[in-house]
Amino acid sequence: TPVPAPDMEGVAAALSAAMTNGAPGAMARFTGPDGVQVRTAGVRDRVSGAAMDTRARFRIGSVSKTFSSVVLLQLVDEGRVELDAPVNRYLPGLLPDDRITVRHLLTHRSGLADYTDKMFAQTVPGFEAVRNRVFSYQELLDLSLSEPRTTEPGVAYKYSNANFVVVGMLIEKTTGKKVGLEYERRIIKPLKLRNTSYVHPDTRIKGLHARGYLHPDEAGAPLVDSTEQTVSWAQSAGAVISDPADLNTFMTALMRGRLLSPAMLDAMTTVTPTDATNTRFYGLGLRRYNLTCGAQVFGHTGTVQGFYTYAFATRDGRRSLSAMANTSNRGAANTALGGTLEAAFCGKKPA
Ligand SMILES: C[C@@H](NC(=O)[C@@H](C)NC(=O)CCCC[C@H](NC(=O)C[NH3+])C(=O)[O-])C(=O)O
Repeated sequence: TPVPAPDMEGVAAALSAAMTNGAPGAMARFTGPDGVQVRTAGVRDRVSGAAMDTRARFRIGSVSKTFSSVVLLQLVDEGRVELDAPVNRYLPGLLPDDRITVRHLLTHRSGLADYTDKMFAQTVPGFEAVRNRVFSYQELLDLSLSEPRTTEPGVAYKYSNANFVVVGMLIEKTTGKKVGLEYERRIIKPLKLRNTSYVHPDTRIKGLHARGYLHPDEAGAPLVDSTEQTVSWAQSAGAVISDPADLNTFMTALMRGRLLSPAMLDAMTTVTPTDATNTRFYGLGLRRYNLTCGAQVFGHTGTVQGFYTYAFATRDGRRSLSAMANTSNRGAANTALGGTLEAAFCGKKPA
């Protein structure tokens, strides 16, 4: 079936809008039946003035949650974890409610509070307080458990990083291996993602990379270079480093069934609405966006200090888009960057 060609001028306009709204630079990489198309804007380094470069690595934030979800769902496929079992069956006594299941974690319906709301209530002080800290999973979970639950288990979607911290704990308990090794064995090596890594708690982005710039809360205050940090406050919820090509490869391989059984991929892409607009949905560690042209794209977004990311693909894996702007704490830049999805997957608007 013919699909619309990507509107790369529209993609370029979205990158430019991200810059107008405070990003030093932005980039997008589309793969489709007619091959690969890239667009870049601005700089990856404000000091050197080096231009944004689609070969540059960056922090993908919560797109990491899809990596963690794939590993856990492979363990479900292997019969080592049951989706509807209580988390406490695998981690006895960990959670204060036996009704919280593995599936509740992957669908953000556990009710576990998101500790980052308080942690980053003041953006730059919060970031400076943790950028060189190393947390244990238990410390992060304790921060969540020190706050009230946000919903009865299973009742409502309430996004929380704590869910994917517990996913990391489940992966390490079940496999006896660190999360980073499981990403390597199950995703990075098989898909040859040469620019994807999990280096926690190292603070560097090695090789050619973009620097990230954090907007302070105070209007007019200078940008903060937030490139080096442990991301220990997120770990299996947000600490993966990648680049546009690897994210295209990952999302298309996932949609083409190279990582999970057909039944598990169907479970992963079975979604429920996350807002009243009925255009945003969540499955198992995976978002679905319904675009205005009727296209439905699956993937994840990411927000980590200095980097906004979108990484999405069509359900058949024939088309994918990854986009990044090297700023954060500036919602208008994130929304502008999101405009790359409509342009790439819906093509030129009819005149
Ligand atoms: C939303 C996004 N989630 C993620 O990527 C996770 C890893 N990031 C967060 O929870 C945001 C942490 C604060 C960012 C900071 N904001 C503040 O400090 C606000 N005071 C910033 O913008 O850099 C997703 O799932 O798409």
